[in-house]
Amino acid sequence: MLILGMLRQVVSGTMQSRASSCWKAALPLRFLGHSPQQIPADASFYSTSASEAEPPRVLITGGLGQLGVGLAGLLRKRFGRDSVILSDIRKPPAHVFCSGPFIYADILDYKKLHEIVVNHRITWLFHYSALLSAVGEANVPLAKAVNITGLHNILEVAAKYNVRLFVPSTIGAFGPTSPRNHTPDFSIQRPRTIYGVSKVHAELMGEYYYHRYGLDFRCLRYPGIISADSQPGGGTTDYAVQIFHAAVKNNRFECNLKASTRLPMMYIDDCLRATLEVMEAPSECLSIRTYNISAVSFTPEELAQVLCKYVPEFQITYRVDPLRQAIADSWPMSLDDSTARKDWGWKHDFDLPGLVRTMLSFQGFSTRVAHAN
Ligand SMILES: NC(=O)C1=CN([C@@H]2O[C@H](COP(=O)(O)OP(=O)(O)OC[C@H]3O[C@@H](n4cnc5c(N)ncnc54)[C@H](O)[C@@H]3O)[C@@H](O)[C@H]2O)C=CC1
Ligand SMILES: CC(=O)[C@H](N)C(=O)O
Repeated sequence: MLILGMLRQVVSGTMQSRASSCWKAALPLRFLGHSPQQIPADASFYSTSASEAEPPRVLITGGLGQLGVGLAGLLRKRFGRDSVILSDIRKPPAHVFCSGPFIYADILDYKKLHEIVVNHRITWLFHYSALLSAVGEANVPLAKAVNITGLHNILEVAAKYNVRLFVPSTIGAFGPTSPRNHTPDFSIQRPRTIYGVSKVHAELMGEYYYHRYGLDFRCLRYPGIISADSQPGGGTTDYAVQIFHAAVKNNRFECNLKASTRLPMMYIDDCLRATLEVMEAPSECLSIRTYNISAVSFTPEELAQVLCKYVPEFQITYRVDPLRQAIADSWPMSLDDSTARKDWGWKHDFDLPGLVRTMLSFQGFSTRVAHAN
């Protein structure tokens, strides 16, 4: 009790004197995220976490989607191949299975999640399992189960075993009544998709567990992510990936959003680097627990114009999907990510031309890019 009391004094005093810049202190990191109210009456609720000096032991849920395999690659480079376990409820392709540890893990199986975290001594968890915006609308009961019940299981397990938890949110956590230009971190959030509603719920629940139980919860609102070697899983921004494959395959693309639909987007390398950076940021640098991050913002028409510089024969036509269009029209056109830039130095590397060049330089695209240059 005495130690807890001293910690309360030290932490509360420091919190009051903290300026907006990052605060350095000699206290063990696992105490720093706790404001006085955050230290629970029963501190033994937490098991001892691994020393901050040791590399984390990582679990990625929903790891076989568009983003998980790339994240595993990045984390394995940093922490070692065997420190990062990829998991999903699908069978991994051979090259993924051979690239490092993989296990079957259904996030709806609460007991199994405990077993995995205990048996593998997990200290960091990246919770990527979800049904995205378009597939979520097509199967609302499943989206509720995976995105809400699944999240509850993850929160309980992470809090119980003192695991640092990353949960991605999305531009889809905003809605038609949010400001659409430079949407700030704190704004009206009344999304009209089950995906968006479940992500607002995840943001709020994660922050509640942070304040109530001291869970080290970290969250970024991703824009639409563009990747060359992984396919999107059923979202509204998927066109911005599919357009590249169509361009190289047959020089034309039929877009399911209107030409003028402006949405925030980001190249996958920026997204995954941001994810690692926010997880590595000292707790005291994080003035909030859910950050907007942003890179570029464009319409299908603008993307097609840049593509045409490299693939001059490329043609885009439009056949609007009313469901996806309604979702896109309710989302921000650009995000204000100044807090992330200030708190932990977030900065994107890929602008629109850089993103297009990089996408095209993958596989079969390379000769055309060289030709255009
Ligand atoms: N890709 C993007 O543009 C964006 C993604 N995000 C978020 O990032 C995360 C990862 O996104 P993606 O890789 O694109 O998603 P994805 O849809 O490609 O992959 C999701 C994965 O979750 C798995 N999954 C479904 N039900 C499961 C269950 N019961 N147990 C375990 N796994 C289950 C699926 O098998 C799938 O491999 C998601 O939370 C998503 O909301 C946020 C904003 C943008
Ligand atoms: C922006 C997202 O969250 C995702 N790509 C989607 O379109 O659903």
